[in-house]
Amino acid sequence: MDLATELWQRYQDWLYYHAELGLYVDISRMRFTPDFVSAMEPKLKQAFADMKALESGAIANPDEQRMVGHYWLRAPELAPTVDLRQDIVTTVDRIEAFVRDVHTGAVHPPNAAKFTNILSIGIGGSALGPQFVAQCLATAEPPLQISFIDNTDPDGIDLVLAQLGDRLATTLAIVISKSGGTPEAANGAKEVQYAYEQAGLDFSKYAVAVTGKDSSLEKLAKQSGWLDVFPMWDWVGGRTSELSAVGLLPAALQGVDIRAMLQGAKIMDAATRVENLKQNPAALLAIAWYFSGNGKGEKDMVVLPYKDRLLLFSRYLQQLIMESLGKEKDLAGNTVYQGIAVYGNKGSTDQHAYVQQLREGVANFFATFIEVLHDSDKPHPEVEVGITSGDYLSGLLQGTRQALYENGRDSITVTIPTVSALNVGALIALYERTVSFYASFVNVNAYHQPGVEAGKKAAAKVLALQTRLMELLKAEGGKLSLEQIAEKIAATSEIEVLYRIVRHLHANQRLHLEGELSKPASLLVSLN
Ligand SMILES: O=P(O)(O)OC[C@H]1O[C@H](O)[C@H](O)[C@@H](O)[C@@H]1O
Repeated sequence: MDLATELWQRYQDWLYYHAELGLYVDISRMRFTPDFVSAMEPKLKQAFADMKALESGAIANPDEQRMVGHYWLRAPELAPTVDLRQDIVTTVDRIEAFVRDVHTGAVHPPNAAKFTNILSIGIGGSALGPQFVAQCLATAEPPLQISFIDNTDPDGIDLVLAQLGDRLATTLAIVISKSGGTPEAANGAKEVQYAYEQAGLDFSKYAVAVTGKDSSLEKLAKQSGWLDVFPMWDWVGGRTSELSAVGLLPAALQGVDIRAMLQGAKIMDAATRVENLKQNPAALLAIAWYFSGNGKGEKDMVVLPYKDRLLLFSRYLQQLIMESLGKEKDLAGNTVYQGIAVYGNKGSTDQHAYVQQLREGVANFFATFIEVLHDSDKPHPEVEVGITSGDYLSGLLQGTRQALYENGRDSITVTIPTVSALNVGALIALYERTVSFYASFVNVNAYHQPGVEAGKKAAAKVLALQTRLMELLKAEGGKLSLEQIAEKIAATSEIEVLYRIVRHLHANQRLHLEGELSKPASLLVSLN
C-alpha cells in the first residue's frame, strides 16, 4: 500500500461520526500504533468505571469531599437524589421565567421600559464559558448586548463602563461567583455598584447574582434586595459550570436557545458513555492526548478552530484542561507534575502568525483542528472562479493539517456541521468528558485546584503589607527610606515587596518618592 492509501484507510478505520449531531472526530493523524491502543485497554476500562462512579454521585473530588455533578445539569434524572433533581430543573425554569420577564419588560430598570444591556462580572469559570458562548452564538441584534468585567483592572473597568455610557441606566448587572468571595469578582461588583451610584442609579434594582448557597455574595444580594439570585452548587466546578446558571442565565438573556445547548450536551454525554473506544468520541480524544504527550503532557495542545465564532474556544479549554489536569500530586499522593498546556486562537488567522513554528520549529505540540462544515447562511461571491471564501477557509485547514503531518506534526480534527447552540453544548460536553477520562488515565483529581490558592494567599500578604506601610507613613509623618520602613514594620525580609508597593503607589499619586528611581536604596518615601 502506498502512503496515501494507507492514510485513507487509517482515516476510515478511526473516523468517529455522531449521526444526530453530525459531529466527526478524526484521530487518524496521531501516529499511535495498534500496540499502544492495546496497552491502553486497562486504563480505558478503569476510566469507564470511574465515569460511572462519578455520575452516580461518588465523591470524585476527594480532598474537597465533593460529588462532581456537571453531567446532571443536562440530565437531571441522573442526579442521585430527588432534591438535586428538583434543584436543577427548577433553576432552568426560573432562569427562563426571569429571562422572559426581562425580554418582555415585566422586569425593567426603574426609569426605562426595558433593559438593553448586560454587564457580566466574574472571573475564571464564571467568565470564560459565558464569554465563549456570547461570542460563538452572537447575533447582530440580540435582545440584550453583553459586556464583561473579568478582572480587577480599573482601566479595563473604565473602558467597559465608558463604552456603556448612558446605557448604564438600562444595563442589567450579573455578578457571577460560585464562592462569592473571589476578589476580582467582588471588586468588579463594588466598582460597578459605585458607577451606578455615581450615575444616580440604585444598584439593587439592576443587579442579579449567580452564586453558591450561603456565600457572602448571596447574603449581600438578598440583604440588598437585588432583582434575583440564581444558585451554583458545590458539585459543579467553576470550569464545568457553563451549563449551570453561570452560563445559562447570560446566554438566555442574549437570546441563546439554552434548552438546545443542554440538549447538545446531553446527547454528547450519552455518546461518551459508550464503553467502546471507537464508538466514544471522548475516549478517542483522551487516548490521543495520552499518546501524544506520553501520558505526561510532553506535548502542548494547539487548538485551531477555523471559524471566527470559535475564537475563544481555546481560552475556554485552557482553563478546563489546565486547571483540571495541571496537578503536582496524583490521587495516590505521588509527585507527578501532570498537565497539558493549551493555547491557540483561530485559523486561518494563525497561519499568518505562529504556524511557521508549528510547521518547522520545535515539535512540542499536537494540533486540534475544529472544522465547521457550513460556511454561512448568506450568499457570498466567488473570490476566484468557482471558489468562495469558505472554500479557502476549508482548503487552508486541510492544507495546514497536511503540511503539519508531512513534517511529523500530529493532529486531531473535530468537525461540526454548524456553530449552533446544540453543537456548542455538545462540544463543551465532549471536552468535559475527555478531561474526565484523561484524568482517570493519569490518576489525578481533575476537580480541585489547590495550586490557585498560593498566588491568592501571597497577594493577600502583599496587600496586608501595604496597609501596614500606609499606617506607618501616616503615623510617622516624615520621609523614610525603604530600609527604615521595613525595620519599623518588621518586614525586613520583604523589602523588595515593599519597594514594589511603593513604586506602584507613587505611580498612582498615593505617596511621594524622592531620590533616584533607578536606585531603590536611595529612595525616601513620604505621604506628601
Ligand atoms: O466563581 P468563583 O468562585 O468566583 O471562582 C472563579 C474562579 O476562581 C478560582 O481562582 C478558580 O481557580 C476557578 O476555578 C474559578 O472558576
